[in-house]
Amino acid sequence: MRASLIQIVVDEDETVNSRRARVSSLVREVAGRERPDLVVLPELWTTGAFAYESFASEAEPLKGLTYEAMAKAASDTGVWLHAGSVPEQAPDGALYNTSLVFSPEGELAASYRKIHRFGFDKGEAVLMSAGSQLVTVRTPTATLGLATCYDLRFPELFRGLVDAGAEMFVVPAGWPERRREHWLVLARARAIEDQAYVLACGTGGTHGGVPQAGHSVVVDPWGEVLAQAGDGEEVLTVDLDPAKVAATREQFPALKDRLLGLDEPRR
Ligand SMILES: O=C(O)CCC(=O)C(=O)O
Repeated sequence: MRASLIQIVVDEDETVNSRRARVSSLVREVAGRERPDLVVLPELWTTGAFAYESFASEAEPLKGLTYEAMAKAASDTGVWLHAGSVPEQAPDGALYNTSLVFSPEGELAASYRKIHRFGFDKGEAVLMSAGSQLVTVRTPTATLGLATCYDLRFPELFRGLVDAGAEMFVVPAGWPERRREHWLVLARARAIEDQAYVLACGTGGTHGGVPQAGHSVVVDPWGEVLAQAGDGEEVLTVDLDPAKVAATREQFPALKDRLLGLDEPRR
């Protein structure tokens, strides 16, 4: 299985409309050149994860402009597309940070509303509502577990995804440069403790006054970093072996020794 993560530069000197068009072209270009099975985009790449003042003005219904553009990019290229997340305006007016995953036919395979909102008493934490559902996606090669950015700090979410069958965590993000080391360590920690692949795709550039960490990263179920981006716009293409998840869990069966948070111990 081949995955391409597209780390996008999200700066405020580019409009949302032009970025949407540019990213649609990029997905096509990367799919044609790298021949991936799965393409991954970052969190809130239309607005920027820290461009709080744009959340309401650029919010879209689930099936809005970004949905349409990404569904078409997926079906035109025949890839699974994790289109990152959009500011979603729900029918009741609430805003969510919602990830969209499309099948190679351009059908919506899953959507995930970010559960842990970032900002403590401001920003996303007050502007957006929290999701409440764990989401996994079965593809022909692997079961994906969905999480977004700040979720990476909450291992119990990832354990829940493992219990739901996840073998590969896909984590779009807009992580700040200031905490880049946390990003890299937490991505590896989630891979090691859950013996799963982590595909963590962030942004470059600066928006909302917050320089972005970049450094998108792919980690294998043993915790090895398979690829890591730099600061700018970059594509990371990696060949993954989903059978390595079961093999790692078999060879080093730590997940079977879980005692807490289960209805009954595994053994
Ligand atoms: O946890 C962090 O340090 C960053 C999280 C974040 O930027 C986000 O969730 O948008």
